[in-house]
Amino acid sequence: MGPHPAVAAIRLAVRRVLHDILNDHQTSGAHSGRQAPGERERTGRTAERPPSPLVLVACSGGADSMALASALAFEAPRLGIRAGGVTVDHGLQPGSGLRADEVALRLRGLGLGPVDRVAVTVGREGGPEAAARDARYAALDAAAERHGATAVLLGHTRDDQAETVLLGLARGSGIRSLSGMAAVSGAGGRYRRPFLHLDRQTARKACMVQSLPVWDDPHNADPAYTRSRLRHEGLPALEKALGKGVVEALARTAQLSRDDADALDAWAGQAEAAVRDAAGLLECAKLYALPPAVRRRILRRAAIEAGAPAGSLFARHIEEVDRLITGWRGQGAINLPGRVVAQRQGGRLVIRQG
Ligand SMILES: Nc1ncnc2c1ncn2[C@@H]1O[C@H](COP(=O)(O)OP(=O)(O)OP(=O)(O)O)[C@@H](O)[C@H]1O
Repeated sequence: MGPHPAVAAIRLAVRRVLHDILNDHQTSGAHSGRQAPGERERTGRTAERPPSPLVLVACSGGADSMALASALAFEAPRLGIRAGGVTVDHGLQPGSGLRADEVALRLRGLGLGPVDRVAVTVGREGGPEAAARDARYAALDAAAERHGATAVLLGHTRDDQAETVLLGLARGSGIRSLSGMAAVSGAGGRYRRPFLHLDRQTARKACMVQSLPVWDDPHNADPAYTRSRLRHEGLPALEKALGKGVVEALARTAQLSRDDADALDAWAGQAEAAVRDAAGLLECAKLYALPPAVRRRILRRAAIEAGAPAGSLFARHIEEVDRLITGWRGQGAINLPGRVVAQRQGGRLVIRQG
């Protein structure tokens, strides 16, 4: 008898991603280990085979990432991949250190190794959720570097993706924020999200039938957090009004928006060279002729290049700068975050730090 359907589903999702990782690894190994013709005869050596790649799972001890860890522990040895894990102690709740110890123990119990348990200090910048996320990714990056890991797996599910799309929609900041999380992200495509097409219930069920103990983060149920309210009130209300397929539809929206946003970014990248004069300044008349979606991307990029922090630059800032092009009536300089100033001078748009 085969495994329970939920276990089969999580393993398949992980197997697919491990195949991708293996292909990328072999391609990069083949390039770096390629010998010049005749080299083997001269040196008597063959190219060294790249060592088997190491894949780490980032595990909070929650159902999604425990399911991910179990599937990685099952699949990796069958593909000749080494598999380890990292758990991060954010130090935000009493007893979090003990829990991290326990998670590390469970990961080792699954046969994973190396397993790291890392304590971080969470700052305040951008609010509690963003600060914890920044500290976590810094710790995961450091662990990947320390162990020479090829990839780090994250347990985000289709439900997380749907929530991310809704949060982006509520921010009102364009299709990039509707495109949610990428299946592959980070330096050199380090972060992979095998469960992005899998629902949270399947991950939880897979833990249950494998008798894997899971830890439910009280923050996930705390109505003080926006994401938690969305999870427990917003999405159920939407499902009630629109039907069960809404989560899947939102996740599909993410993929479609990502493709559109990538295409528009590429268009803006090419158009930018054509709207700059010989001195590299942006020409207002040429900007005016571009479609708004392309023009605004160029303006945003110029503001960031001048020193405006991307995270503080909102759609309303770019709209104001855009009015220097499309609604010119002699208005003054526009102040942007990071002490960046945008102003129109003699048919040119000048954006620089003031
Ligand atoms: N403390 C942590 N240590 C290591 N990895 C973490 C930690 N917290 C989150 N992650 C990683 O980030 C992913 C997303 O975390 P998040 O808390 O947003 O989602 P979640 O739905 O609560 O996931 P989970 O059920 O796995 O905790 C997790 O699945 C896991 O891979």
